[in-house]
Amino acid sequence: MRIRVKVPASSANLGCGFDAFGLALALYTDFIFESGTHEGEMLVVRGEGADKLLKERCKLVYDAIRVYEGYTGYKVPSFKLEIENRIPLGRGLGSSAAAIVGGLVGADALCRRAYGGINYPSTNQLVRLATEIEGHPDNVSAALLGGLTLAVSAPAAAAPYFGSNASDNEHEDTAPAEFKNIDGGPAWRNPLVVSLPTPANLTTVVFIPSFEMSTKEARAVLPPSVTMQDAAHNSSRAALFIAAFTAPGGKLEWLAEAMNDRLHQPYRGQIFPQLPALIDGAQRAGAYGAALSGAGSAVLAFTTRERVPQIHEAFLKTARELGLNGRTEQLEIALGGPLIGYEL
Ligand SMILES: Nc1ncnc2c1ncn2[C@@H]1O[C@H](COP(=O)(O)OP(=O)(O)OP(=O)(O)O)[C@@H](O)[C@H]1O
Ligand SMILES: N[C@@H](CCO)C(=O)O
Repeated sequence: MRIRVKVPASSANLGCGFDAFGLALALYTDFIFESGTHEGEMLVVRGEGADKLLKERCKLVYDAIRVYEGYTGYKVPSFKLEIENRIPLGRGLGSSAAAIVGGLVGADALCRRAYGGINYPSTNQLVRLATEIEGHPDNVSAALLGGLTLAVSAPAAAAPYFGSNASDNEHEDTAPAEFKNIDGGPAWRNPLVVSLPTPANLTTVVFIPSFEMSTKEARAVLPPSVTMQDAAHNSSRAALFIAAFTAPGGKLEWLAEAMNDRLHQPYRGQIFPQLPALIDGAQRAGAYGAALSGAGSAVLAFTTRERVPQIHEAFLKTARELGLNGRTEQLEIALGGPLIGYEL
């Protein structure tokens, strides 16, 4: 029995929504779990970053499986893992979130097959576990729920949004300490995740530079505090962003202003100086708005399908002028979370 778990890529922040907004994108990494005992190689990786991932033995996926076991008390049956990796690493397209979600959802599917019954984590509980491992909730929320998501983090004691039932509370602190806060941030728990609507004709074009930006390094350039003016700037833009998507009929023309961020992009521009020109070029070519995707290095533009060719061209022209190597891809918004298939 083979269980194929397809996990979407994701773009976090979307400019103004640092560590809060996430968007699932229809570019999937496949995690194929083959249950039963095996001889020989137990891990096969193909595609993006295969050499690096093999060298690391895909640690993040196995870390997630151990967290699942610690949380649920189930022992995941032995398996062989094949990964068809389509999400480029370190480009701000949620490759690490996909690895975590692939591990958690794969472990869940294997245990459901092996043990049956009904006592398994809910999607909200999986979001919480994935957030514990990733350190912030934005990418994992989008990867698990699909579409456009808003994740609001808060310490557990202050956030009884989910898990008011006893069995949930029992699991309050069961993620092993070594998996907590891997990026050194505060203890973020129990994220409240809200799914937002997206219009049918909205799509994205992504410029993917040939260089990687690790999330750890892109977080290290952020200041420990920001001014009141910058905080006020971003909170009004984040509200405008929600209004752009939820106003009757949509007000996507507000996105350029809504995605204008002062909390992270100006600092990350220090390690990616071509960023403002790429955003500006896409917007001049008719994108509704554009922003650094997650912690970079990709840049994501929202557009209608009709304007896709102009946005591709604008990104590539700006990159050429700035001597930057990279490629563009149109990525549709993925309207669901992981897809699970059983192959006999
Ligand atoms: N399929 C995978 N299996 C195991 N580990 C992975 C996989 N994909 C990515 N990773 C790990 O995640 C790292 C990339 O994480 P990082 O947070 O720096 O970037 P990202 O997740 O691609 O971007 P962002 O978090 O900004 O969206 C890789 O270098 C690798 O260690
Ligand atoms: N919100 C995160 C996304 C990267 O995983 C950041 O910008 O650092």
